[in-house]
Order: sequence, then C-alpha cells, then structure tokens
Amino acid sequence: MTAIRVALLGSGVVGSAVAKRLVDEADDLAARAGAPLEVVGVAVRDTGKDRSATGLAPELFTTDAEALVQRADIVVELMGGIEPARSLLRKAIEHGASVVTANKLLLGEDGPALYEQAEAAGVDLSYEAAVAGAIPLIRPLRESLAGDHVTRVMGIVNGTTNYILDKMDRTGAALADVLAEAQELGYAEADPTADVEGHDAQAKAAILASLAFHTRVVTSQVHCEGIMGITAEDIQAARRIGLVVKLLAIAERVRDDSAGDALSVRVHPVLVPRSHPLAAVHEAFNAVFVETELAGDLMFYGRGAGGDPTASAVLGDLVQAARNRVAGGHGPGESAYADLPVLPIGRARTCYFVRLDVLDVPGVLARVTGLFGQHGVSIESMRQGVRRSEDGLATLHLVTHAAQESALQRVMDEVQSLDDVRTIASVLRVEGA
Ligand SMILES: NC(=O)C1=CN([C@@H]2O[C@H](COP(=O)(O)OP(=O)(O)OC[C@H]3O[C@@H](n4cnc5c(N)ncnc54)[C@H](OP(=O)(O)O)[C@@H]3O)[C@@H](O)[C@H]2O)C=CC1
Ligand SMILES: N[C@@H](CC=O)C(=O)O
Repeated sequence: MTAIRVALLGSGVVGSAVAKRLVDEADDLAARAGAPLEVVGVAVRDTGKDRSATGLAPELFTTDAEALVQRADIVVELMGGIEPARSLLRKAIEHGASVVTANKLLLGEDGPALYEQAEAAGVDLSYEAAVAGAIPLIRPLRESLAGDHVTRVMGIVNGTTNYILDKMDRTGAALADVLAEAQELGYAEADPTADVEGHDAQAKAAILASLAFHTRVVTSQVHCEGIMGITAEDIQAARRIGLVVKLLAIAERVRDDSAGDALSVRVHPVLVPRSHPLAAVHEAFNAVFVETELAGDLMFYGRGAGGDPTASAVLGDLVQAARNRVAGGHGPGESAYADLPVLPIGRARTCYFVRLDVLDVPGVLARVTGLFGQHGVSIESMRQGVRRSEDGLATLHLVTHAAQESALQRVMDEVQSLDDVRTIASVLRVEGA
C-alpha cells in the first residue's frame, strides 16, 4: 500500500504532540486512514533544539519549509502566524497537496481566499483545531447540519479569558491578579494581549460565522471588545442578580430594517443567566452553543487548547484527508453561496445591564428612566441600592429588554449629562435571559 507523505510545519506545543502520536500510533492510524502516514519532514525555525520527545529521526527536521511542502501529499501547518504560513499553504495547494491547519489567525484574516484555492484545486483544507481546540465543531457545522439552518452561534472560544472570568466569579479576585495566575499556569500567552483583548476569539468568530452562514466573514468585520474593563464590582453586581460574565463570540443571522438579511458578528463580555448552559463552563474549557431551525439548541463542550487536545482535532483532519486521497477524492468544501452583509455594532440588538451611581434625590429615577423611554429602550427591571453614607450616592441597576445598541448609546450619552448621575459604572450586554 503506498504511503501518504505527510509534511509537518511546526513542532511546538501542538506540532510535537501530533508528531509523537504519528510515531506511537502509526499502525492504528494507518488502519484508519487506509494507508500508512509517513512523516517526510518537519519544518522548524531551529534545528538545534532537542526534538527527541517526538520520536522522529533528527534528520527529518529542516528549516527549508518550501522544499518540504513540495514533496508531501498532505501538509499539516502548525507554525502559526500569517507569514510564511500563508505562502506555504498556497504553495502546498498549488502543488496538489491537501492541507490541515490550526491557524485561526490566518483563517480569520484570509480563510476565504484559501478555501477558494483549495476548492479550485480539488484538495482538502481542514481546520477543526482552529476553533475550540479539541471540540468537534467545524465538521458538525459543515456536514452534520448541512440540511438545517443555523440561526445563531454563541460560544466561549478562548480558554484564557474564561479561566480569568471564572476565577474572578468564584473568588472575588481582581482581573490583574488572576491574569498573572493564568500566565503562571501556562493558559495565557507570555504576551496575553490576543486573549484578553478578544482578538483570538475575534478570529474564531469570523471562521464560525463564515461556516455557519455559508458566507465570507473576515476578522476585521467582527466587532471586538476584550475583558480588561471588567471589574470585581461588575462580577459581584451580576452575581447578585443571578448572572455571570463570560467573553462570548456571537454570530447571528438577523433581519435588519435597511440591510435586509444580515449577520451580527461580535466578541465582547456578556452577562448570561446562571441557568444557561454556558454559565456552567468553568476554568479554561470552551463551549459553543448552536441554535438551529430543525435541531433546536446544540451544545459542544471540551478543551479548547493544549498540545494533546489540539492534536486530537488535527489528527482527525489528517486521517480524513488521507482517507479522501486513498479514495481518490476530497471532502466537502466551504459552500459560501450567501453574501450576507455584516452589521456594525450599532445595529446589533441585545439586552443591557446598566449600573449607575446617582445622587439619592427626589425625581432621579424618573429622570433616568425617562431618557430610556424617550429613546425607545424598554426597562425590564430596576433596583436601587441603599444610600452610601460616605458620598450620599446610591447605585442604580437597570436591566433592559432587547434594544438596538445605537439607541442604548444615545441613552447613555444623555444619562451621562444628567446632574444627578455621578458615574456610569458599567454597561454590559445580556444574552440568553
Ligand atoms: N497551543 C494551543 O493550545 C493551540 C494552538 N493552536 C494553533 O496551532 C498553531 C501552533 O501553535 P503552537 O503549537 O502553540 O505554537 P508554538 O509556538 O508552540 O510552535 C510553533 C512551531 O512552529 C515553528 N515555526 C514558527 N515559525 C516558523 C517559521 N517561520 N519557519 C519554520 N518553523 C516555524 C516553531 O519552530 P521552533 O520550534 O524552531 O521554534 C515551532 O516548532 C497556531 O496556529 C496556534 O494558533 C490552536 C489551538 C490551540
Ligand atoms: N490562547 C488560546 C489558545 C487556543 O486557541 C486560548 O486561551 O483559548
């Protein structure tokens, strides 16, 4: 049986876990794929590093990634970043190789062009590991739900931020302290900006929106807010009314007055009821809640990061790509037939939790709530805390019904200028209530 030639680009956290499994489980993987999977080379930056843990022969490691991709049937890209990963994948596809990648940064920025290139070349481009690590999510969206209509995808797709928010919720700690701990535990990157500013989730949201709604969404179209503004007070205030803060990636199909059928795709902190399945996702776990017309609600849960969990998703793609080559074909590509506009955040509709510090004087409630009414934002509930002796202020908590973001913004602009309002302590969106 002719072996399938596999080139690995990268042998870091994920690449080395994939390599080790290819060595340790070679017979099983060959039986599943229908042909032996032969590693013909591994591209790295530094061939001087000790790679013995992979079990691969040292001479397989090379810095010449360009030459390597030209002698492979399947290229597995696990180096990350935009370049040279993009050029190497393009070259591999041109050369007729199928490609497997975990690179959300690249797919979020340039996925549509790569999917088209792979489709035209008649090869597989698989990326199960790029969103939510080990969780089988891409294939269910692309294949199992091919006969259904997805209406909304809402998920925790970044483990670092979920770890931080969960710890703040459980212990009352401040964000900065928990972030340091997440770094020590190895969840957050050495430079955790992509995690805490939401950019990692932003790229994943673009990938999910493209797939779920058969359209093309790139990272720059996804509204993104991270978690750096979330305070221990926000968490405690949410807790008192049965809500929990999560950083969510949300992609939903909406009917917009001017744009017609459109998408709202966004990443930001969200308050969800403690009874919602996403509220029960703790530590660095990921979960994605998918709402569909026929299947109803589905939830996908598991580990979103780490060498072995991510390797599981990569190897699943690799075995499937090998099976397809053995059978002489390729799997389903991206069916991006819809051309749905992505709405600006101002046209998103959701509910809001607003926390204000106000002077506890007669008429303040009427003046504040009057502004909500004037802009058509309906209040679902309101609660005023006790007057604080130190400053004479009281905290006002309001939860709205669903309203357009731009209307809420107008309310906040005017609330800000009321004499009785000292500070807008926070405004957080509420989903799933
Ligand atoms: N880590 C995780 O939990 C997850 C990662 N991913 C994605 O998987 C991919 C890999 O991540 P991870 O394993 O953590 O990354 P690492 O930084 O641990 O490893 C990167 C590997 O790629 C090699 N590499 C980087 N740049 C080049 C280059 N220009 N030429 C040749 N080799 C290069 C490095 O070589 P050298 O060893 O010599 O430095 C290293 O072996 C990324 O796209 C990431 O976003 C997805 C989900 C989870
Ligand atoms: N930094 C990411 C790793 C996986 O994509 C995370 O924290 O989820």
